[in-house]
Amino acid sequence: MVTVKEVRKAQRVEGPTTVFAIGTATPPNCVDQATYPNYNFRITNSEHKVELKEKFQRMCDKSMIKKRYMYLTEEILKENPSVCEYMAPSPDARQDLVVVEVPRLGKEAATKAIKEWGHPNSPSSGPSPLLQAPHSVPTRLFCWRHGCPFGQRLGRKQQGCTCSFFVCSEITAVTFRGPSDTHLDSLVGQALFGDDIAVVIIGADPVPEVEKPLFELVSVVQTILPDSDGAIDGHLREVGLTFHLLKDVIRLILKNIEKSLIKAFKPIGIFYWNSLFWIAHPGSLAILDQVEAKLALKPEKLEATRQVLSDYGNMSSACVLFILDEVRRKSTEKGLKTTGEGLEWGVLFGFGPGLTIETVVLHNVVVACRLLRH
Ligand SMILES: CC(=O)CC(=O)SCCNC(=O)CCNC(=O)[C@H](O)C(C)(C)COP(=O)(O)OP(=O)(O)OC[C@H]1O[C@@H](n2cnc3c(N)ncnc32)[C@H](O)[C@@H]1OP(=O)(O)O
Repeated sequence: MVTVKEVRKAQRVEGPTTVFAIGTATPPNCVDQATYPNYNFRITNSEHKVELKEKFQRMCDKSMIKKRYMYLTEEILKENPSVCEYMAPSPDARQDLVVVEVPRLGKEAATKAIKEWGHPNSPSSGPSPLLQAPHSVPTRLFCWRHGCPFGQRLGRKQQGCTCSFFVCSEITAVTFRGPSDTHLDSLVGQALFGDDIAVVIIGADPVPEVEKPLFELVSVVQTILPDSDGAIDGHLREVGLTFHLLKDVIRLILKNIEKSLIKAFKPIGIFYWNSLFWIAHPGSLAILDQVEAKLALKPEKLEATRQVLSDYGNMSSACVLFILDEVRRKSTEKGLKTTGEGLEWGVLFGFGPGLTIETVVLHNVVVACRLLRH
């Protein structure tokens, strides 16, 4: 007869949760941020709202975003006028769009991740058995409407799993709407968000000669910020997901960021934030600039974050995973000794509805070890 202790032990993995592979995908339709206000007000029949359009132009210009990817093309929007209204019942139209695009993008991102994973279930040529027979996946956990912090939640320790597919899917077909003078924070959202999917394969105790560790996820700290009710809110209604964003978001993050970092890094004795590599959810340019100043970060620390924000916009939960991908790619390109800019420790940081700040402590894998394993 086995003991409870033995059963519990068998349910747990030995090593730290480890990222083995990352795959990303965006819709083909790319939007130029500089001309987006013209396009947005034309397609939503709002060109008569001249002052509002000028305000929206200022928001877009100051966002530092150059381009974003959006599934909603002009053709799709013309076919779905209810989505272009400010507040028209539109759940069926929005859902019909999402169910087409999310699985398509998901498959594209998963295919890339599975190929990199190198597991026997992932032949480098031809579709993976995992994609052909998704019913063979033993357990699925569907998490919905987490907002931006979901990307950081990959750090939560999996129990009894040898491997997990972590999929972050964001599509603005649920939030897109025409402008309103009385809902300016909705307009901020229209200026920032982009569509994307990121798939991360995580596990523990890598199979020697097969699985290639990229980053180890050492610990996760979540801080629920005091007095932050309603600072970032999403409400799912007949009119789609409505978005609420107070100007106070930046102040709340700045007030609490260092506390969150100390909570996360005290156990390993790190208090100098420039000694880490940074994977920071951008939120927006204004947030990045002020976080950088508050923590006296060197400009290169948020370089990858700024690059991803500029090239894709705020992709909500998938943002940090795109940045993780960018950092490991650049580190390899530059021939650095670890996947995290040559450094040993890193931080994956983000925030979202709650208001919560999520801080994941990352540990690097030495590139040489990665290569040796292959
Ligand atoms: C979804 C998740 O879970 C997590 C998330 O990422 S949530 C998103 C987090 N991002 C934010 O909170 C955005 C923070 N704001 C910003 O980045 C910037 O304010 C911005 C890019 C929108 C504009 O840039 P800026 O440097 O602040 O320029 P600024 O001139 O002050 O603002 C431009 C206009 O936007 C308005 N504005 C800015 N933030 C606003 C807000 N939250 N609500 C309403 N209006 C806002 C300003 O009042 C200003 O209007 P006028 O030009 O008419 O005066």
